[in-house]
Amino acid sequence: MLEWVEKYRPKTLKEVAGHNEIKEKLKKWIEDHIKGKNPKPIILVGNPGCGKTTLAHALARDYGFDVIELNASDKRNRAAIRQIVGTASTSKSLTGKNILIILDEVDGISGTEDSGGVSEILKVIKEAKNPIILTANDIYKPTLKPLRDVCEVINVPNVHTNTILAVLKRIAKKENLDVDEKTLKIIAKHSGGDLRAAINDLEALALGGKINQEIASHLPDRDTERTIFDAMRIILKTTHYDIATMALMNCSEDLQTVEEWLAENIPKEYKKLEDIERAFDYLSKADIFLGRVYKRQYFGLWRFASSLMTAGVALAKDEKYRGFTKYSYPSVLTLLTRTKAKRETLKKILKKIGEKTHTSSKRARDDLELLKSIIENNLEMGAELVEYFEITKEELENIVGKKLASEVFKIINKKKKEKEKEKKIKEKAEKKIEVEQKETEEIKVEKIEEVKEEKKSKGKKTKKSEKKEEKTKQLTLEAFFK
Ligand SMILES: Nc1ncnc2c1ncn2[C@@H]1O[C@H](COP(=O)(O)OP(=O)(O)OP(=O)(O)O)[C@@H](O)[C@H]1O
Repeated sequence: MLEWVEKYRPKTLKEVAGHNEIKEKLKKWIEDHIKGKNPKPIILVGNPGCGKTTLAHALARDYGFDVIELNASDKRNRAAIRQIVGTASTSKSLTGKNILIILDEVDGISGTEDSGGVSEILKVIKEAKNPIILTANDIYKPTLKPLRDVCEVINVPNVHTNTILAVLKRIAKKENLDVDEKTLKIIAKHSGGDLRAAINDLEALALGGKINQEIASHLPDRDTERTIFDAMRIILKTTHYDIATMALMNCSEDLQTVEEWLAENIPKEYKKLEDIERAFDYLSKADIFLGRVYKRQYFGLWRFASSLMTAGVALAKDEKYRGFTKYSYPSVLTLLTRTKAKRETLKKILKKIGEKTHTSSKRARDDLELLKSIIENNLEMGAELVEYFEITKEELENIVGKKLASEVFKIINKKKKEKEKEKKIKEKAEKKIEVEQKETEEIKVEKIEEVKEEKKSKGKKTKKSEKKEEKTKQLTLEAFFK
């Protein structure tokens, strides 16, 4: 059984509500392609559920194209994209039809951990001869500029409330729902231009049986927990196996979180004790499978966990509970979120202590208790240890409170200043010695130079007199022979 968003997804451009100008642009673009003009690829940019993917599919259908749709932000898809686009550029589809390539969520590849993603998509765009439509919620991130440069950006606005209302009316009629126009208007307004959300809300409320203005006005905030509320309502309201198993299809939460949500909300929805007992029995079995999935890394068991959690819990009730139930965020998760910062800090401190003492963080816990009591009884020693473990003031505040932490850090800072002062004095003294040493060095050099000079001039003198002596000697010999 299909979800209503799929069941009522427009097949042709004519069925797509609103967006008239965009439809014309798209038609011209694909006709240019057919004529071989090779226009730039198109990026459809808009908020979730405004109809980007629907527009692309409807266009393909209207012009007899087959569609290849891939999620661009999924790294694992990248090789497949290149391969498919590679073949698609040279051949038609197996049915002999032209191919339109849809690359979904291109804005999902802008993360720093996936910096090559954009250039890979650019390569794909360059290679492909088939028309490509990219979709994105936000294309104005700087990392996506190269894509904007090579594509034509078409902004798809949110769907107008009146248009949404018209779609909801049509669906309500086809599903034989007993609902008045005012209630549908509340649902339409609440969706904030997200037609998918509006259809999901209508479907979820219909599962509850009764839809009226009072119930519609209690719809959970769309901006926050969007799909998990839908999933809860579908699982807890339906008594159909296949509807229940589809409930998590568009849900971005992991199974462990869904489990917490169900544990919190089963008693809110189910009234009979036997139903609650059975539902928790299935949930606990799902938990066992889930535990084994993570422990043994055996992902084949995942589907059992998922089915027990969805269909198991759904079929645990004898019959549907009619009426609206206000689901709430799991208290366990609220508590964990509230204490998250504190737990993170504690982890950091234990890691620091463990690194210095070469012990596990379990053992470091005992050391931390000891450190606390030292700080309470001997501030000086406590300060020394805190400095040694390199614990920051904010971290210390978490374990001994603000007052004690600030006293400890007063001591640490005072010591730091003293050390700095000592360091400066030492540096000054060292500089003085250095200068003195340099001066004596210079004097030494000067003296050596003087001595050298003296020796040189003495040497010259003796040489002169020696030469003179030799001359006189030679003269005497000459004179002698004469
Ligand atoms: N203009 C529309 N006319 C009729 N139905 C629409 C329209 N826009 C959206 N819908 C409905 O909402 C559903 C979701 O639309 P679609 O998948 O096209 O949204 P999207 O803009 O691609 O969202 P996302 O960014 O989350 O992928 C469709 O299956 C269809 O049922």
